[in-house]
Parts: sequence; C-alpha cells; structure tokens
Amino acid sequence: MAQAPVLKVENLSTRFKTGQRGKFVHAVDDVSIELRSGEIVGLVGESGCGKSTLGRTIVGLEKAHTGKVFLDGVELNRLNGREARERRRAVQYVFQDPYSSLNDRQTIGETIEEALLIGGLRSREERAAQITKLLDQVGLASVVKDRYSRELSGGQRQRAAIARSLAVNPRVLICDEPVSALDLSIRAQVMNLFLDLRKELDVAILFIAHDLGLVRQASSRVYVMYLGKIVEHGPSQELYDNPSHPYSQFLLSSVPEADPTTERDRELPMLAGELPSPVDPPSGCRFRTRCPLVADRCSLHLPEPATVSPAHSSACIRAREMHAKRRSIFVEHRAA
Ligand SMILES: Nc1ncnc2c1ncn2[C@@H]1O[C@H](COP(=O)(O)OP(=O)(O)OP(=O)(O)O)[C@@H](O)[C@H]1O
Repeated sequence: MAQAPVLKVENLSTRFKTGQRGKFVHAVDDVSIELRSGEIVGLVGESGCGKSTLGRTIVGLEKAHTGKVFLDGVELNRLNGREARERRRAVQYVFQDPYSSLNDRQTIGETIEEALLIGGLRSREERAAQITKLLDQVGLASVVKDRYSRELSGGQRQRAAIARSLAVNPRVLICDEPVSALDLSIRAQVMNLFLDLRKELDVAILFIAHDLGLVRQASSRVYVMYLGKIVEHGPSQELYDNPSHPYSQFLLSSVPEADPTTERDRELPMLAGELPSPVDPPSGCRFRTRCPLVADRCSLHLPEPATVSPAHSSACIRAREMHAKRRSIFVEHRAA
C-alpha cells in the first residue's frame, strides 16, 4: 500500500488585497500537493508565480482564502490556540536569507536553545547536549554556539538556521530558495546536507527554487507552478526526460544538461512577453498568452491536470494531444 502523505494540501488559494476595491492578487489559486516522509519534492517556477506564498500559507505565515492543509491527516486550519501552535511547529520554514530566522542579538546557541524550550525541553543539561548534537547534525563545530550570526559565513548561517528548525523535531521542512544566496561552492554542500537530513530524520522537504536545475539531483518529484497554478507534476526524471507542459519545456530549456550525451531538443523558443498580472489572470489556461502552441480553446477551458503517465500529470490540453503522437511539441510546432 502506498505510504500516506505526511503533508497534504487540498485546493489551497491565497489572495492579497490590492488598492482597488474587489480586486485581489490571486497569488495561489486552487493548488493541491502532497509530500511523503523522507522525500524531497521540488516546487519550481519563475519569480512571482506564487511559490513562496504557497509555502508561507502551508506554515501559517499567510492566511488561506480557501482550501485545506493536513499534517498526518489532521486539518491544521481547524485547530486553534495551543494545539494549532504545537501541530504547526512540525512544519518549519527555511528562508533564503537565514538572517530572517536568526536573531542577531542572540548567539547561535541561545537561538537554538529558545527553539528547544518552545519544544518543551525543560532540562538545561539536555538542552546543552541537544545544541551540540544539532550543530553536529548540520556540520557545524560546537564552538559555533557562542558566535553571533554576523560572525558566520553565509553557508554557516544557513546551517545554523537549519539547526534551529530541526530543534523542534519537524516532520516537514519548507525550504524557500535555501541555497540561492550562497556561493556556488557552498551550494552543493548545503544541498548534500538536505539529502542527509532527509535520510537521517525521515523528514519531508518541499524545496522551492526558480529553476529546475537546482532540484534535479535532489528531488524525487517536482511540481511546476505558473501564475498561481500547478501546471505539471511528476517524478523528476520523467519530468526532465519528457516535460509535457509548454511552460515546463521552457523552464527545462534553461537547465544545463547533466549528461551532455542525452538527446533533447535544444532549440526551444524564447518565452514571449511578461508574466501576466495575478490580479487579472488570463481565462482558461493561464499560460496561453505566452504559449507557442496556443489555440482558441485554450481561453475557454481551465485545464485540469490529466495523466501523462502514472504519477505524471499535465494541465495542457494541447500538449496532451501532441504527446499522444510521442513527438516534441515544439518540433511539431515548428513543422506546422
Ligand atoms: N503581502 C503581499 N501583498 C500583496 N501581494 C503579494 C504579497 N506577497 C506576495 N504578493 C504577490 O503575490 C504573487 C506571488 O508572489 P510570491 O512571492 O509568492 O512568488 P514567488 O514565486 O515566490 O516569487 P520569488 O521567486 O520572486 O520569491 C506576486 O505577484 C507578488 O507580488
């Protein structure tokens, strides 16, 4: 039997007020995703598509307009007060900029200790031992506990922020571009840390990134987001080898080939135009205003993700038609 998801997000929408009455920024629109223990799942899409808002809504930093978030089958939005705080603590957010989660007036040790106290660890000795263990777990020497975050390198700061998140025994980590601000040489190390943590702690990780390249090696599955919607979802390898949605194809076209001998249509067209406003998103398929395959019916139908192959779904009706012919949709398009 398939493992039950530790985190289940059902038809979640988050919107923000604009200056105009009755107008909203539809940042996340009817999104459903699932994460299982011990898996890293990528969430990719260009800037402004709603990735952070989705992550922030899952942890309760933004209020959902509609939809449900379940942790181990318990609906978080229904809980109040202490129970809600305790449950929500099991879902931790790792920010791109670790300054956001590290208080510069506290040493790293004090910051982690505070989290341990919130988690209910009363004994001072146990807290001290746990701080050393957590620092070790993220690859930091125990002397770091007496340092302030400004005294650490970017990579060390991110490791310290991760140690703080781990202090409350999370079941899920929402990692929002956690390595984007780091030097290239440090990125791989921190990515490896996430891989180790996933295995050691059996934690589920939602890995938010601009591009598919970063999540390629680490994640087992990927969700592709465009203008508030999930447009394609599937196992990483399958999605890389056989992206169905034209937007995923575009994103993939900017990813360097891991294996240069792999054949892929490299002459993909540039993406035309700018990301439309999430205040008045296009009707039907949201990508249609920039899509090289657009047809009249794309403005009429709001495509539901449909199966491309087991566990792989795409919300593009045109790509699905062409996919049936097992040819690259862009090759088809150019030939037309
Ligand atoms: N507090 C807010 N008030 C109004 N609009 C907001 C707010 N937060 C985000 N938005 C808007 O919601 C949309 C989605 O933003 P979000 O930050 O979630 O995108 P993103 O994909 O995470 O982008 P990035 O990769 O640049 O972080 C954007 O149009 C953004 O301007």
